[in-house]
Amino acid sequence: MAATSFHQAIGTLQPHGCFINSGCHQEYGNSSLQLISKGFRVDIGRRGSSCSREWSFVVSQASTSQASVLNPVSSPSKKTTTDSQKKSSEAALILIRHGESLWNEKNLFTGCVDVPLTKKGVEEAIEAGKRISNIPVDIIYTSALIRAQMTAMLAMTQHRRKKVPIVIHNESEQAKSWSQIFSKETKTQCIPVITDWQLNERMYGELQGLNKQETADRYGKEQVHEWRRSYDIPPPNGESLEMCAERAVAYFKEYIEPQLLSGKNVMIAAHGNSLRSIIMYLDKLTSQEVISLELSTGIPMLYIFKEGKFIRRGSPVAPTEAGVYAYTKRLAQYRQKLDDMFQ
Ligand SMILES: O=C(O)[C@H](O)COP(=O)(O)O
Repeated sequence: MAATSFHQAIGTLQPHGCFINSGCHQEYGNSSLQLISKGFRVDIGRRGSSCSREWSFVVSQASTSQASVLNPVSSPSKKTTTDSQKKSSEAALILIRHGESLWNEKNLFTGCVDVPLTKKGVEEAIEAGKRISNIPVDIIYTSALIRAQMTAMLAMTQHRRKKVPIVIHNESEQAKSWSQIFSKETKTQCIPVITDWQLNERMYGELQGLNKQETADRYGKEQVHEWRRSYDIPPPNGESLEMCAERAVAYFKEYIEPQLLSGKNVMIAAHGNSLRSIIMYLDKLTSQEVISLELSTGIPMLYIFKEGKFIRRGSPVAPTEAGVYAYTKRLAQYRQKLDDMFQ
């Protein structure tokens, strides 16, 4: 499909940077998603200087391998995937660092101390939910800490599929038996939430509860930066990022990767450092590169897992040009289905 007819399909886009709730913005988003959901590929180019930028689009036939992905809305929990389906199946992985916590607000080292969100952190979690509201989620993993669990639950209040996230209780036989759901139909409308300490924030040892600025004044900025961001240097009697990775990445490989391989779409709500260790694994970062990796509170990151590889797709921001770029054919189909279901 030539670019000109694509332009005709959506009219002439406003130059970049001048979008202020421009209808064109939304129209572009939807048109691109429709094209992607029909197997086209939309590559976005920019020309010209900053605000007078023109957008160029190349619309081409996407690779046929996308055509055989499972449709996530009608059968997200399909158990029997054949090897070829597994090979071609694609799954979404969403990572979210918890919203601002009460000790983030006070600039205190938190680590494994179980501190809730601030009002701003609640708002961040809800905003994160809006940004992923069109992306399929079949199973949710959180740490054992309330700030991550609050973030996951608040985010899911914004999801358009309206499934109910249910925290799974397997801590004892009685807990398992007393939390059973006895309706098959109700179960299909639920999303299991698995909580596990292995995804907890790195344990900050003797820094937990100390003020970060006061600690830097006392031990020096460089020393505190080394404790906070280096790979293998632990804080006093605490965990280094490497030690945190030994549990968080091990857990990801053992429990979460098999879910993705079976085509399940996963969301993980965790912490600045437990997620840094997982992203280091996903992006194959070196111990030098990971030093500069910082995660903001409440900003979702999207990866596509396909044929054993993790492809970073940026932070979904609803169907803006950046958001659309994050969409694959399968995600565009899912969003189209949601539009059809909840028009
Ligand atoms: O544990 C904490 O204090 C924060 O979650 C992360 O802190 P950091 O950004 O200093 O690692």
